[in-house]
Amino acid sequence: MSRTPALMLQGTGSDVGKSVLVAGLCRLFADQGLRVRPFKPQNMSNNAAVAAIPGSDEWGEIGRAQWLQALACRVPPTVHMNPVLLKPQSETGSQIVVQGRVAGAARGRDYQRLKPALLARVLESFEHVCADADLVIVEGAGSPAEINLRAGDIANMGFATAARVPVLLVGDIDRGGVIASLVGTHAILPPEDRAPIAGFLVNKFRGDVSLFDEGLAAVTRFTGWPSFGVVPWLAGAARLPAEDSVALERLSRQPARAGDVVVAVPRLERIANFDDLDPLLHHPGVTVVFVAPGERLPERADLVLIPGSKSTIADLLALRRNGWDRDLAAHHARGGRVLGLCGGYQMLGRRIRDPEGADGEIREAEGLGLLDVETVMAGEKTVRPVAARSPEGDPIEAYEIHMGATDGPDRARPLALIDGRPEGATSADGSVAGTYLHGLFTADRWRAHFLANLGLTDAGSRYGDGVEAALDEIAADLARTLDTPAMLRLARTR
Ligand SMILES: NC(=O)CC[C@H](N)C(=O)O
Repeated sequence: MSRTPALMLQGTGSDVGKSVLVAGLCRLFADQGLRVRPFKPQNMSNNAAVAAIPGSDEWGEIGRAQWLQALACRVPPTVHMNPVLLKPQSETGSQIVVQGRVAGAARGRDYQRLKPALLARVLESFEHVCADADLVIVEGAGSPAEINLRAGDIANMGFATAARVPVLLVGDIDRGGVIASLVGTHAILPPEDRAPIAGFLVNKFRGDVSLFDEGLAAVTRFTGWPSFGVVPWLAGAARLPAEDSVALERLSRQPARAGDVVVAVPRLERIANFDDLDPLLHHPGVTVVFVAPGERLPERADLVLIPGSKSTIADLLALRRNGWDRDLAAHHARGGRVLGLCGGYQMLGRRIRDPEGADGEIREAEGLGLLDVETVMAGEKTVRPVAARSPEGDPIEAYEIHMGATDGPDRARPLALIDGRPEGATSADGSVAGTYLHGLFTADRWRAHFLANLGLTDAGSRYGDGVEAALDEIAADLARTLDTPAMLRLARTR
């Protein structure tokens, strides 16, 4: 086993802000001239990103957060940065992606049995990441306090103990109960799982930090762990790509601003790649309304955008159960614009067939019929980055992750061209379009033209610059508030 310095952040619960902290630390230490790499043994998300599979010319999938953390390190992502990705595709089951490639699907109980076999792959990937790094910052998943999941664990202490990586425990003061959750985690962990924990930090603090000195002392009194710092509420975090569906819950509660271009997005049950919407979320003059199940699509939407889906047919049926098909038809009849991304594109067509059940249990369904195309799901998954161009010539750096293949007369009006080949489709009247291209709203010129068509004058904003600035800002906030020299010393004890 390599002895590359490494440090792991584990949380007292999910959504305590680990991914953003890891991204900030990656940027901070990279700025000190270190070759920093992110690593997350196991991630669960349908917001996947495309990463290189080293030693091959193929591409694989990793969680969006590790993609962002690689960006923070200023290195291209590889599949080894997140060797196990679970993509939920039904209430009980997930597709399992190992080192970038689909390895099968499993229900929760069966996955528990698979985990021990996956540890070897996780450690192999970790070695790979360590090989050209001065420092690896590892992110846990959920919490080590979920001791019922400890047997065969690869996400938290199972990994930390096997790879001998020191751990810092992150508590979230914003949700309340931070002292109890830190002390409680100490109390319920067996001694061998307590041993890797070298200290704690408190995240998402609002207000005067000195007011919490006694709180920190209390945690140390009960646990013996030193505090590595109190991180304030990070304003920059909201400007980074979202990974968790928890973020979606939060976003769904935001009301439309008067005078804005309104983009309505039905919150599909198995929504995938909803980070596609990020460049619109913080765009001046645009309000994205995520519509929760049971709610109507807003009547004054300028655009209804149907996002990607891990399981297109199942989500299409759910869309109908919510009555969103009727809202969509009314929106279309009023002359409203419609855009489908990946799974959403497939739903807009006339028919979807999945003869092998590659994308879910239901084999065939009639689509929404707003685009004259049809989709067939194939067993093989297309995963690749693409350099596309709109028919008007705007460059679009994007990526594809899908099993479906879509064809039909409306493809005569493509949304983009990849090496001269048409991609996507547009209805004859131009009001409905669909594409497999994820990330297309990050393309500044294309986005500006698209929004101009919806009546918005874009001041020429540059999305990528905003992400970079947010990473720098977070790194600076962490440098101010965490004992980062002590963190580096800790990583070097490995
Ligand atoms: N990312 C997506 O929306 C994927 C769509 C669909 N589940 C497919 O694999 O083709």
